[in-house]
Amino acid sequence: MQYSISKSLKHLDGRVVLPASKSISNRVQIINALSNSFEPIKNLSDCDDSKVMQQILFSNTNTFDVGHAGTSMRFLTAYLAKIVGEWTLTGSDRMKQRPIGVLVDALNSIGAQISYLEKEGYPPLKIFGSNITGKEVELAGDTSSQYITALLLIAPTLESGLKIKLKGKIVSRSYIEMTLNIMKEFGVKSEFRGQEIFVDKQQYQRMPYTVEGDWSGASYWFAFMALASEGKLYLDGLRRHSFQGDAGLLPVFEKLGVKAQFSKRGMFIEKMDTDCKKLRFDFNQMPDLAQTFAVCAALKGIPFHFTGLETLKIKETDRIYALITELGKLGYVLFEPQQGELAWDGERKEAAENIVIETYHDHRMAMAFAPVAMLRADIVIDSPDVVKKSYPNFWEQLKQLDFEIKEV
Ligand SMILES: O=C(O)C1=C[C@@H](OP(=O)(O)O)[C@@H](O)[C@H](O)C1
Ligand SMILES: C=C(OP(=O)(O)O)C(=O)O
Repeated sequence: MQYSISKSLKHLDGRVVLPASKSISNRVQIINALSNSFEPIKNLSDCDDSKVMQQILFSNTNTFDVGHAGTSMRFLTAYLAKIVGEWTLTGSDRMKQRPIGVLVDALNSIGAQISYLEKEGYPPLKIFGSNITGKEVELAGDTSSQYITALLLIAPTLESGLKIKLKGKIVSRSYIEMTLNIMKEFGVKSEFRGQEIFVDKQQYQRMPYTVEGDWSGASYWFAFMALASEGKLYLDGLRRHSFQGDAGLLPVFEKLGVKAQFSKRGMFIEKMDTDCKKLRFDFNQMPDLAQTFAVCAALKGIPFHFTGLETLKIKETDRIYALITELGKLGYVLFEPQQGELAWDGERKEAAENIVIETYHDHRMAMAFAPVAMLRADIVIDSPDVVKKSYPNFWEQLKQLDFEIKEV
């Protein structure tokens, strides 16, 4: 399936109810499972990645398929390692290419029994859940913060708690802090000092929880606004004091011409002028927003140099390759100055005809390219269904804002 997206009037007004954060939803689901809590999770995300977590946690089989959900794969590996039983954990073809060896080694070093069913270092996994007795673990911090979150979530439930020593650069640190903050809300104390995190054995308190709106999903509306002629949108569900590192998008979008003002339950965003000549930004804390900003800056004609993108090659797709290829179709010549970087110095070539943006099973490719519709009437997105991974209502909400979306 493909969608063509267009909008005749280039101003943008209305209200959007943001989806719930999938990162928070999946952490809270694991915490509830670890503490045998049936307290309600309000505003739990209904995206694929959160639904699959729910299905697995409430399933009575022992073979689980997480599909494309990285957090579910990583968090469940640690969770199942300590639940007595014999488990098989697998995922989509892409999931089988996303590394998990660092987490498996860390868990096995503290007494877990996890082995590989196909390729060494990658899903699918065979997990013999048992009592984990180790109290100290060392792992590299430079591949995925999700491994660290997975260990942290089970840490207070282990016999001796856990001391985690991180080696080297720590990527996506904001997500580790999100984990520790959520654990704190559930009554668990921890300490993050330098390269070490300490969690004593403690009990998660059982309590109802309300998940906040998703800042990563909000980024696409900022991009639409940055490319609109004028307008004002109300984004419902965002919290000013958020646990999400992606809330750090505000000052960056201000450079691209979007100003924001908080209200009680969300925020207003408005178009404003910008004289930004070049956008330089380190995405280490907000890796999921690199696509939003690359497309938006290029479409606004603002050259950029992005760093901190080392993890992008092992996400839903190789996002560096995908951005260079798909923005290339629109005539923007992007390049990779070195590993972990992406740049555009303003070079243009003629755009291709009949452009179809491939999405590579990556929800963020579809959503990051949708704002192109503010400038071009001919944008077609392939496999638009991919948005279900984090934002099932995305296309519906665009229709409500007078976008014309046609199946082609
Ligand atoms: O912990 C999380 O919820 C996430 C951590 C990040 O992954 P990495 O730590 O692999 O960069 C992020 O890209 C992903 O979308 C969600
Ligand atoms: C990278 C992402 O998800 P995950 O790693 O959880 O599959 C994402 O949502 O952009």
